[in-house]
Amino acid sequence: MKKDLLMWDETLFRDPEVFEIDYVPEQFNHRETQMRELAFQITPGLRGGRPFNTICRGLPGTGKTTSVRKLLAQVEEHESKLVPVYINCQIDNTKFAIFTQIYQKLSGHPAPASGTSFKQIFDAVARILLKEEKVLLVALDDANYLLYENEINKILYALLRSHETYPGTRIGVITIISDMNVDLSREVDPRVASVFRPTEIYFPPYSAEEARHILSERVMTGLYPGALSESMLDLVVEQTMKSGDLRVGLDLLKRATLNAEMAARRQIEEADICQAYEVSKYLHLTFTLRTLKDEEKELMRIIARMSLERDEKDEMNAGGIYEWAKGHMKLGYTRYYEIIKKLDAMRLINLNYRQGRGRTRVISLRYEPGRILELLV
Ligand SMILES: Nc1ncnc2c1ncn2[C@@H]1O[C@H](COP(=O)(O)OP(=O)(O)OP(=O)(O)O)[C@@H](O)[C@H]1O
Repeated sequence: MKKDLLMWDETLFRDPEVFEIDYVPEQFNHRETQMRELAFQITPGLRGGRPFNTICRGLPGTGKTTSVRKLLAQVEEHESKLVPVYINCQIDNTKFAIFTQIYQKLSGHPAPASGTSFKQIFDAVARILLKEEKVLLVALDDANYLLYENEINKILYALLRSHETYPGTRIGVITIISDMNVDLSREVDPRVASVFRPTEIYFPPYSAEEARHILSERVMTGLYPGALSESMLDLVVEQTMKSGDLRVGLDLLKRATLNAEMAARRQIEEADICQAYEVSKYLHLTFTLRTLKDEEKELMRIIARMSLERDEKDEMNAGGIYEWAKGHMKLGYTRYYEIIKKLDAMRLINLNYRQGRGRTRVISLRYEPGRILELLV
């Protein structure tokens, strides 16, 4: 009898949800200090005052989003004047988009589709806050994107100085930053800095022991007993620690399990994990490339092609790349340099200075150019 390709008689997954990127785990260890600090920051908001402003900072996959999401969920459950709003700044990165989200949360219905000005949305938000005596807590996840887009000052100004336009409104902000090159409190302009004055909460990378503990908890809930041996878990942890990003470990577990299932095995083997790692290690690259605008993708493509075509010992300098790029796309130097700085901040390229005759800016890729081109198709 022909076997249905999509029908598995037996699966190794007890609960596949557990390995999905948006899964919020019930068990959340090794972040107790940060959770306590976050709770302290918002306490004034629960009592009707303005929450303290906060920056959560740490490398990717160190639990910042999950901590803030858990805190916001608790605020939702707690009867208080505080209304939490979560914003993903990779998607909503303009003042208008952010206030539209806030309006939707406060009013419970979508903002008018078109023809509405920022002032009208801001008015509507302030009216609800004042009428219902609510305090707003806005969590800006991946706030570094607001900086790349030059929007951060406008947004923080509107949020944090709202009381000047609409006396009585109270808004506190939690910003989440995964770019360690960005020092947000120094990047904002003085008019914003005087009202921002954030407390920084640092999320250090997990140690191998902590990562092992977290991943083993997921394995216990997500896989059937015996699917992953202790030594194979050690291998997953070792691969995860290369980037320190827990997301890589979770993706690796999911893929390795599927590899074992495909081979109709009841236990995950070393080959399943190594094969899975060849995909999981590009997780950051895949995600980040997807967030680029067309023009930025085009420049990334040009740099990758140039890197493949050059003689290995030749370095790529920023001026040379610009000359090359000009032949392939319409791009002024100022915009070109803005994109280069963004690609560097997003850890797709390295931008370094070499002292010589004058200062030369040298560019190198953080990933193999061939893989970048494949993913950009
Ligand atoms: N202490 C923990 N316990 C259980 N799971 C965790 C823990 N820390 C992180 N995770 C898991 O790791 C993944 C990445 O975590 P999270 O998105 O919170 O990281 P992040 O620091 O916000 O990353 P980024 O800066 O890239 O957005 C999520 O799936 C999350 O559930």
